[in-house]
Amino acid sequence: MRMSCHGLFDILKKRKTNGRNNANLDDFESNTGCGMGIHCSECPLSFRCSHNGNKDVSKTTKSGQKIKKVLLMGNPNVGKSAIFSRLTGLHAISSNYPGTTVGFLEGSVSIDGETYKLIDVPGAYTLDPTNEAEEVARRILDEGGDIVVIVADATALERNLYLALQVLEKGYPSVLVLNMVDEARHKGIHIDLQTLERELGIPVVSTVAVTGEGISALKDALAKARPSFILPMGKDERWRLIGDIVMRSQQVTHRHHTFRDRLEDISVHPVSGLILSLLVIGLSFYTIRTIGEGLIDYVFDPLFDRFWSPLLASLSNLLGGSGFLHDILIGHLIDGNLDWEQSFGILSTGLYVEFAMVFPYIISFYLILSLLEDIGYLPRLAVLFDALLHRIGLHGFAIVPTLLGLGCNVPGILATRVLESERERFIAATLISVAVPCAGLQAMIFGAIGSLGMRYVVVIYASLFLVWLILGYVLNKILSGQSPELIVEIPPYRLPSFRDLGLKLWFRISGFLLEATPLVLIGILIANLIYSSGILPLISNFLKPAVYLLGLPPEAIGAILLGFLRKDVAVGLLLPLGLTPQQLIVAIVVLSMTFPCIATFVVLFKELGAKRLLQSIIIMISIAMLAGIALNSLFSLMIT
Ligand SMILES: Nc1nc2c(ncn2[C@@H]2O[C@H](COP(=O)(O)OP(=O)(O)OP(=O)(O)O)[C@@H](O)[C@H]2O)c(=O)[nH]1
Ligand SMILES: [Mg+2]
Repeated sequence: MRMSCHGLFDILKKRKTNGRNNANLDDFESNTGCGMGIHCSECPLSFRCSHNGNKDVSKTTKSGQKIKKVLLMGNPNVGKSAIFSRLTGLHAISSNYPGTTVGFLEGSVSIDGETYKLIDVPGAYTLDPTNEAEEVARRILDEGGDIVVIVADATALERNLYLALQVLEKGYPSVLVLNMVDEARHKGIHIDLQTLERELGIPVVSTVAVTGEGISALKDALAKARPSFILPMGKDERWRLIGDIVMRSQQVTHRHHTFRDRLEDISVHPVSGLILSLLVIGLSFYTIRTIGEGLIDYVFDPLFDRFWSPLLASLSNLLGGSGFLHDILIGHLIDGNLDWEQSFGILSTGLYVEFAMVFPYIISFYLILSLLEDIGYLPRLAVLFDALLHRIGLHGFAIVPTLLGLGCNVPGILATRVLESERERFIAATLISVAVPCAGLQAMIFGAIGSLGMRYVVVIYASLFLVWLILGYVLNKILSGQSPELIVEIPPYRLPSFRDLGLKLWFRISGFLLEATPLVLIGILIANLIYSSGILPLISNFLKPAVYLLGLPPEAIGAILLGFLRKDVAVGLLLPLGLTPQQLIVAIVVLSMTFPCIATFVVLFKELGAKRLLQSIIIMISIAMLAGIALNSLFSLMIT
């Protein structure tokens, strides 16, 4: 059965801009999502994998055996990372939306005495790149490999064959993996592997990466990889050949609409979809908060109070109750007692801020985010919010980096790579740094100000959201260019694999602990030293005009400046200052918007370059001051 080029292509929405209609695959604006790139090889914080700029295609082991370089390539969201994880035993993050992998990962596997180095290449629809992730894919292929494993989604063979043919035309020994055959079976799609092998001239295996089905056949097939007889051709000819191949190798039988199909329709309908999205977002926030608070009240607070507190009390006695070392480690005793939030010792406030205030929310946030990712809800949000996001110069898919930024700005900014234009990346990255508070900061917002009244928390979130909207709108107006139309491939809803979900959660929270703990402890140490050294009044004096305009006491500036190290620590520093709720709101809003924390700063530099970073910083400081002054004036008016 022959289907049209886009018959299998689940494009939910396409819009015309400048009279261009982008339904064509070759100029397909593959603004395809984004992902949790925190572990990717190009992440400055990476410690799990290495960047390989090495142009040598193959290396040798100590025993002189040649290591074969295998590239795992294919369209976005076809299961490349899932196959990579199955083959190497490493954990590459898989999520149910296109563009999860934006850098690349390396791992190795030994099969029958042969060692293979596998590279999980970012997804691409074509070898004529339309975004940064596709450029990375193209570059890696150009660097060469011994074998290319082309991963295709069996439910969308026609679309997937485009890239497959382009790769085969290059003449690399290859293997085709038809992944997701479980879903193809449900959809009544049957693909004859032998016919496909004959048509393409390379070995073809079918797999279900999430269960491991077919993975051993894939391992065997690596040794049989061979170049295809397919020669380079033009675009039209390629599509004609794809049509012929699909007609000969694929059969589709009729099936009835399922509940899942109906739910998929409801989720993107302009009315029911919006209602559902508000429900999902509301429920997500509620669950995150409930789980976070539950963990604090029933696990972490009791642990600190019952177990850690007596240990620190003994250590405090041992150190004589005061002195330099005592104040650094245990902190200052308040009324003869330890105060988790105000003592400022590395072992007291340092560990408490990290584990009992921020960590519980990190766990609950990533649990819910990972669930939404794996079910496949995020691309649907992208479609629903596309119209709003276009008003602020962004493609609908920018919602995904933004949501990731709510966990940590670093992966959020990395994920902007799949946005097509440099202009869009700049807007998205700046908006994330300015107005998207990371989970650490949010945990502290709830901890510091939530207890005084939820209305104060609402004011902070409303201020951040308003700035996000207005700044986006203004940047969209003043920066030249336009944001491209939304063409998003919407994956089907999938039941998450709880094993993979657990692994992803573990990966993210352990990453948080490894990366954040040293910075939190250093932050507390520096804060402690600054406060006891007496240099704070000097800095505050220098910044007096700003302090005056913001209506804050001079010490608050010290805390805001320390936000450069860690925002959550900085909020912790505001707590002992005895600020009014209004002052706390101003300080937290200014703190959220001024500088990104150091980790985000490094990523911004890497992604935007020095000139754009400078522009972004100027925007951040100006907006932070404007928002702070506006809020302070508003509060003064309300009081008088
Ligand atoms: N049902 C089913 N789901 C699968 C299979 N393989 C992967 N998935 C799911 O498909 C989604 C995409 O998988 P990934 O491994 O992230 O895909 P990818 O090709 O690496 O995606 P990008 O990095 O975005 O290019 C995830 O939700 C996986 O759990 C499969 O064989 N069957
Ligand atoms: Mg991937």
